[in-house]
This record gives sequence, structure tokens and C-alpha cells, in this order.
Amino acid sequence: MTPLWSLPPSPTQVLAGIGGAIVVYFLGLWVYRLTLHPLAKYPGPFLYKLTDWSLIIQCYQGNRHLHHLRDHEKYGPIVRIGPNTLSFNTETALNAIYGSKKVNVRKTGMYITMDAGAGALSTHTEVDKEKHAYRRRVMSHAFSDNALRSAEPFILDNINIFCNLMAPKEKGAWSEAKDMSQWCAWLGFDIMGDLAFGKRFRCLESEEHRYTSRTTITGSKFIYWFSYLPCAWLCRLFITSPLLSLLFGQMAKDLAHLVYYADEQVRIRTSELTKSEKSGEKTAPRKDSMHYIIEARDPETGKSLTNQELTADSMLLIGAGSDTVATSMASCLFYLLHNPTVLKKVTTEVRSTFTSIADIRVGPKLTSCTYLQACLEEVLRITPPVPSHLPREVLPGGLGLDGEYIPAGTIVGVPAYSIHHNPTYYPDPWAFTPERWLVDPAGTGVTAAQVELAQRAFCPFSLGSRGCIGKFLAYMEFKLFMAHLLYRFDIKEGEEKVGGGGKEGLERGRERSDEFQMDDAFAVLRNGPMVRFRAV
Ligand code: HEM
Repeated sequence: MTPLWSLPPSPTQVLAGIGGAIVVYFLGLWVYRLTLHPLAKYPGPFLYKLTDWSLIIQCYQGNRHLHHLRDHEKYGPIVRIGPNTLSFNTETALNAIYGSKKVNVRKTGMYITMDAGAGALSTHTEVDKEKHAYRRRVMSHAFSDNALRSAEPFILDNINIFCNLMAPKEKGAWSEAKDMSQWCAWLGFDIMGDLAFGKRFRCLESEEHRYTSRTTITGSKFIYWFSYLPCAWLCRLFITSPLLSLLFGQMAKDLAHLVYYADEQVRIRTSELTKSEKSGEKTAPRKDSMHYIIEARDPETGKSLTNQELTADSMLLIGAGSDTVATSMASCLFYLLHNPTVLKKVTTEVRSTFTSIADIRVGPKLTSCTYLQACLEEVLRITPPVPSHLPREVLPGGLGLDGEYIPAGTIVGVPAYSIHHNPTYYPDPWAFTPERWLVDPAGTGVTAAQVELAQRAFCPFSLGSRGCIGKFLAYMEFKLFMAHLLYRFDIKEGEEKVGGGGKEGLERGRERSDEFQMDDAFAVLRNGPMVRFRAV
């Protein structure tokens, strides 16, 4: 008789064997992650310790920032938010991870997927430190003092168009209510068009480019959770293929549209530059951001950036340059409408500083509006437009953080939304209090040490060599926008209610009606406030 073990296994036995091996593998992996893993000692929700899927689901649902905050409130300043990932909630960790060029970390692989549609890495997603330094140098010309000075008239033109569109038809009347999330997104897109591509997209006045303006966020939402998938390294090859659109529907189509659009802008801009070179035009076209990027040559190789790299940077400027500022503008209007005393104070400051609309420009008068500046800091604190954990991988040799030794391969980060609501740095963190940024205004008792501590934990633009290159431009746009609007108009909420706030019955963390709600998509989706304007 043939012994049983020498018979070939049946298909059912093979399948059962494979199934059993998978179960044993995962059980072993989970037991390891819970017990012997170097991060096993750190607290955090049970599921997070086993798998990264909780994080992917949060990215998909847009509530990752809410989870970060809740986890830190429950587990303390260091939380294990994935099998291999730690989240910190201290200013010391913030400055150590992001603040120094020499720190032993780099951006993680998820960034590589973020720009996969373009077929190359952008300045934002380049992981290699040396390559990034070159890309950053190239881009920094577009953000020099000179470049910012030459950008001002274009910003003002767009703000002026925005204000004219907000003005009610009759003198003394209130305008109809307008959704500021939408209108500010269009304004942000038009400003970005002028500054990055030397061209007005006219989202404020026409439908033509509004779809693309929307896709900067919907496309970002898709690529956000997608970049964290365990198989992202494989899927990135098909990111703009019809197959992904078939599988993931409109959001994948939106991303593909964005890539196509960014590429088209590069082709148009490159051909304009080539034409003007060939015709030997004496008066060079204005140097917009893409001009610097297209013309750059590597000092060692003499090579320019590839077409794919140009598309990736073009996508970056479209996304980063338009929507982040728009979120801040909408949030600022939301908080001013919810805080009438602040609204009155900042309006009085603006109207008593400037003598005409033409007077509202970058310069000493705008700088003297310290309460306006404090309102902007407070908006960026309470609604950071990039609210969640920006992942950095610890390199061989490890890293010391807050007295802990963090081994190589661990992913670390500090979520802006959590640290910005940490009462150690921001007492009464849910209150919109511009005064916290000013040393003792009108006897509030705020000390220089408190302001300094608040500044050390402040990170809407992240920090250091990977921090936002557009920070000063963003402040400039934001300040000019608010000063013009408050100078020209009284504002009030629409009868439909302000909109944009939380509500009882929404998910945990979204109950506060006086908190401007964000749907985290790396950048953020949002609604409202609905605002009415009356010309002064
Ligand atoms: C309120 C407005 C803005 C906020 C809150 C913001 C925030 C940020 C943050 C947090 C990062 C780092 C992201 C990371 O580490 O993954 C970043 C990077 C970047 N931002 Fe902004 N940003 C704003 C406006 C702008 C504007 C107006 C531009 C340009 C037109 C811009 C261009 C960039 C670029 C190019 C990077 C990549 C820098 C690098 O990696 O070297 N941003 N921004």
C-alpha cells in the first residue's frame, strides 16, 4: 500500500496549505509586532500596532488629523500610529525632525508615489537629499525677494477682481451669500496661474478652468491614501492608466486630468520661451516660476530638468500654490465671523492704517498691522492647511528624540493639527485668540516667553530645508487679501448660517460648530463660510 505522505496533494490540500501558511505568517508577524518589535514599548491603539490599514482608511476618510489629536490626548506625547511609525507631539521633536538639515532622516517612500503620475519626482517629493538641494536651489529663484516684488501687482489685480465680484449691485445693500471655500479656491488658482505660468486662468470669472481647480484637491485626496498602500510601489506604474480610472472612478480620473493639465502648461510655457529665444525678442517675458525651472541647468552636468521633472514641478506649483492659501483665506473669514470682537479690532486696524485702496500694498504700513498678522498666525494654527503627520524615515545610525533612541527604519513625524492644539503650547487651544501671538497687548498678560514657546511649536509650513518654499509668498497673498477685503467691505454671515463649522451628530471631533472643518487630503477639502458683503 502506498504511504499517504507519498501521494500527490489534492488542490484542496494545496489551497489549505497555502491558507495555513498565510495565517501562520500573519499570526507570527502580529505577535512579533506586539512583543519583540523595537517599537513594542510605545503606547497606541491596538490595531495600529498590527497594521498600517487603519492609517490608510483614515487618509481615505479625511479624518486622519482628528485621529492624531485624539490619540495624543489619550496616549501622550509619543504614540505608535503604525507598526513602524511613531507620532510625536512636542516642539522638541518637531524641531529635531524637521528643523535641521543634518538630521538623520529622509522623506519616506510614500512621497515617491505622490508624483508618480508625472513619471518623475518633484522638488517636494525628491527623497534624495543632494538631488533635492539642487531642485530647491532652482526653485528658490522663483521665490527670491525680487521675484516676490514683481509678483505683487499680479496678486493685487486678482484680489481686486475678487473684491469687485463680491461687491453688491446697489450701494448700501448686502450682497447675496457666497461660499468662500469655492471663491477663495478660484482666487488662489488665478493668482497661481499668474505667478507660476505667467497666465491668467480666470477661474473667478469663467467656468473654463474651475474643474481643474477642483481636481487639485480631489486628485490629492486620491493619491494621498493611495500612496500609503502596501502595493503602491507596483501600482505607481499604472497611476494615470485607464485601468485605475476604471477601478477607482472619478478621483483617479481627476488625478489623471491634473497630470495632463500640468504637462500641458509646461509644453505651452516651453514653446513660448523657445519662440521668444528664436525671435531674439529684446523684452524678455516676465520671469514666472516655470521660467526659472525650465531654464535651469545643472552646474555639473549642464543638463536641464527632464520633461517629466518639469511636469512634476508644474503639478506641485498648481497644487501647493493655489489651494493652501485658499484654505487659510476661507478659514480666516469663518473665524472672524464667529468672533465679532476680533473682527471689529482687525477691521479698525486696517481702516485706520490705510487711506485708500491703492495704499494697501506690501510695505511699512502693512507690516505695522500687527493684529492682522496675529489673526493670520492664529488661523494657520487652528486650521493648518497640511494638518497631518509628514512622514520621515530614520536612517542607519538611528536618531535621539525626546530622550528616546529611535532605531533606523522607523517612520517619525509631528502632526501640525495635534501640536497646534496642544495646551502646553497654546492654552485654551480651541479658542480663536490672536492675542496669544502678541506680547501683552492691552494688558492680556501674554509674556515674551509664552509667545516664543508658541512660535517654537508652530509648523503650518513645516520647518527647515524641506519646509515650504512659498511661505513668504503665502503670507503676502493672505495679508493683502484680508486687508483689501476688510478695508472695502463689512461682512456678515449668510442666512443659510455661516457654514463650514462642525455639528452634533457628525463624527467624533467634528462637533464644534465654531471650528472650521477640514477633510484631510494632504491638502484639505472644506466648505463655507457663506459670507455677505456690504461696500463701506
Ligand atoms: C498657507 C499656505 C501654505 C501652507 C500652509 C503650506 C504648507 C507647506 C508644507 C507643510 C510643506 C511641507 C510638506 C512636506 O513636508 O511634505 C510645504 C512644502 C512646499 N510648499 Fe507650501 N504651503 C503653503 C503655500 C505655498 C505656496 C503659495 C507655494 C508656492 C507657490 C508653496 C510651495 C511649496 C513647495 C514648492 C514645497 C516643497 C518644498 C520642498 O520640499 O523643498 N506652498 N508647504
